[in-house]
Amino acid sequence: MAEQNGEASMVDKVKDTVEAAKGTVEDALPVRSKASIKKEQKALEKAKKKEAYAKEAQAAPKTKPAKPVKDEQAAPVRDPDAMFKEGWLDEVRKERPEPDVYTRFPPEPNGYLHIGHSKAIAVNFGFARYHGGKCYLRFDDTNPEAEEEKFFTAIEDIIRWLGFKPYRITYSSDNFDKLYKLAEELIERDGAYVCHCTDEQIKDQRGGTDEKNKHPRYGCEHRSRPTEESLAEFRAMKDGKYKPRAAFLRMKQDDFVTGNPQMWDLAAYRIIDQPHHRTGTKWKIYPTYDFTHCLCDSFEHITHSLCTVEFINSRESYEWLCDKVEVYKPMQREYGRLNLTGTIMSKRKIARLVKEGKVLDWDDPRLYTLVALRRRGVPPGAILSFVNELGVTTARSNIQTVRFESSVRKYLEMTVPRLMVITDPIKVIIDNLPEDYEEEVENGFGPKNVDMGSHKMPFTRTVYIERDDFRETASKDFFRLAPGSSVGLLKVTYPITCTSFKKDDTTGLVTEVHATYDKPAEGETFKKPKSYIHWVAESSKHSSPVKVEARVFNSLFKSDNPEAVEPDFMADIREDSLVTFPNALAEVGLTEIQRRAPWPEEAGEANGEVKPGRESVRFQAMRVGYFCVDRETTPEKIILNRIVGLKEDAGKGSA
Ligand SMILES: Nc1ncnc2c1ncn2[C@@H]1O[C@H](COP(=O)(O)OP(=O)(O)OP(=O)(O)O)[C@@H](O)[C@H]1O
Ligand SMILES: NC(=O)CC[C@H](N)C(=O)O
Repeated sequence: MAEQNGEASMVDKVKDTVEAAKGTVEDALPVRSKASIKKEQKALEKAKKKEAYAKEAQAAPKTKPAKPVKDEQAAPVRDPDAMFKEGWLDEVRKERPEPDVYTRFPPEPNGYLHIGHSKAIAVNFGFARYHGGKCYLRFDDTNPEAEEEKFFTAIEDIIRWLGFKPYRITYSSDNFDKLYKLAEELIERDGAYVCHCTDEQIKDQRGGTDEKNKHPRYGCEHRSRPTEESLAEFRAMKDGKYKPRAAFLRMKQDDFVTGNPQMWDLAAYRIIDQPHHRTGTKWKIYPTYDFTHCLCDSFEHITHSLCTVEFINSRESYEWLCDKVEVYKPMQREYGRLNLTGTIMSKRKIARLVKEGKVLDWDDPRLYTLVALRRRGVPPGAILSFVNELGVTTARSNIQTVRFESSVRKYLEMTVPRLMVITDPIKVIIDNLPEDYEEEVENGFGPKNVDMGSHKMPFTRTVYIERDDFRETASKDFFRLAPGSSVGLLKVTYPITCTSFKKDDTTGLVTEVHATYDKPAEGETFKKPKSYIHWVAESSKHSSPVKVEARVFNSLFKSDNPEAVEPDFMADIREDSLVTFPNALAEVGLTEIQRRAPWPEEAGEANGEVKPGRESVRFQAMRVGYFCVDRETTPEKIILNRIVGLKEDAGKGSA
């Protein structure tokens, strides 16, 4: 069918929503779109992974949780510009040392950006910034079928949040007139023709080794039609003479000689009968990625067009087209994609998780979209530092989510303030303190030896401790609170000793613990406790404690490769990926941390590029984990999200 190349480009652009169709339509095409190349690469990787997992499965159960990676394995904190000073990006700069550097970040506005995109953002915006150049944010909006207004706003916002300022925001569609003129010029230079081939014909022209088409590749009959005829047909396409898929403009590239499928007469224009969000109903034909990208790069005088490795074969066509229409030729170079294992990033699959209520929304903190990481409280600087730690080469980075978390943990450790939060409280009454006893205890915000100031918290007769820090029977290996044993309360001078406890008969849960404060008599000394636990005290004077809901997010999936699970990734979802602690209690320092947020100020939160949201209230809950305030917080109810635990394998369902 004549429409197939047109369809290839469409599929290309809506790859996430029509993935199922690709197998049938795209595979038949001699002109392989970038989507089909990506698809093949993905299939190859999937097969490799499956093989590896099959081997692993013989030794271990298939659904075992991600292997913990020791914190020490994460690369040490690097110079934030290291990725530009050395290695691949430094080579790229040396290859093209033009004084004025121009780059671009060119997303398709058809979904939310994910962690992989943060690498592309860091590479393109960062490279320009490092070399004193300029980076465009260019929306690659050549497929009106997949684009939505909300994605434009979300993409721009997240770039600013990461601390980058686009030199200009442009749209491929800004250039539709210019591109159309160049397409006519290309036809006139005998560089393109209008084709009407069918699916079957195209498959046959592709040649190959199958019994059915065992012959060399060959060009179709339209390839040699006169230039004037192609020009007239192209204009007819533009004027709406043809229905979608009935004609397409094809570049006349290399007589099907080379082995590079990205040079087998790629499609340049296809018919899409759909209004465009910016150009309305003006156009019935839309340029493909292969026709648009290099020319838009050229119009914007991009010096270094940095993209991911699956475009390596496209480089030849990129350069061919610029040369053919004699325009400025940027330099395309390709780096390895960043992929996180143990999660899924495909838009289609995330859409299913959202639709079936498995996650709260596209920004559910268990996802790896950038809006999700932002809501989860991961600071923008931690994301950039992670990308920088990994460095940039042409190899694909397959990184475990635990490695990402370890990098975030490291980043937070020395930067955010600390306070005490009890996720699952038990009341402790210190019987030998007077009813109205109130002492102010100094709690430093910073880690040991780091001065970040301090705040005062009340210590009174009634305190709350973590349920886990109490046991009904004392034992030699338990150093926290149990009948007859003592424990220290962090920042409090003397320890407490448990005297008795009460239980709820129906639930079997401990409801109240009684203790004594072990202040020694004058002249006596006291025994230093073996361990110290966190606590918060009741005080109406200090409005303490602050009631909060704490949400602890564990990995959404059981295995490290949800895509390999049968029948599909949905079967790999963990039941306990979200654990809510509705009765958590925070100490009064939270009020000051909220007031001072973002603390520290950094990236887009510091330079005024974005209005810091609630998630910029980040802190370490001592002995529990790192938390931020969730966007669903109301004046009546504070909700906290756990960013990461304090340790690698904080354990299922526990904070
Ligand atoms: N995982 C990744 N790692 C690094 N760069 C990426 C990754 N995914 C996309 N990019 C780059 O981001 C830029 C804009 O991406 P765009 O939204 O068009 O990508 P995409 O390939 O459609 O992404 P996806 O299909 O994963 O959503 C491109 O230059 C692309 O190469
Ligand atoms: N050359 C590139 O960076 C590709 C950008 C393009 N929007 C994509 O599909 O990924």
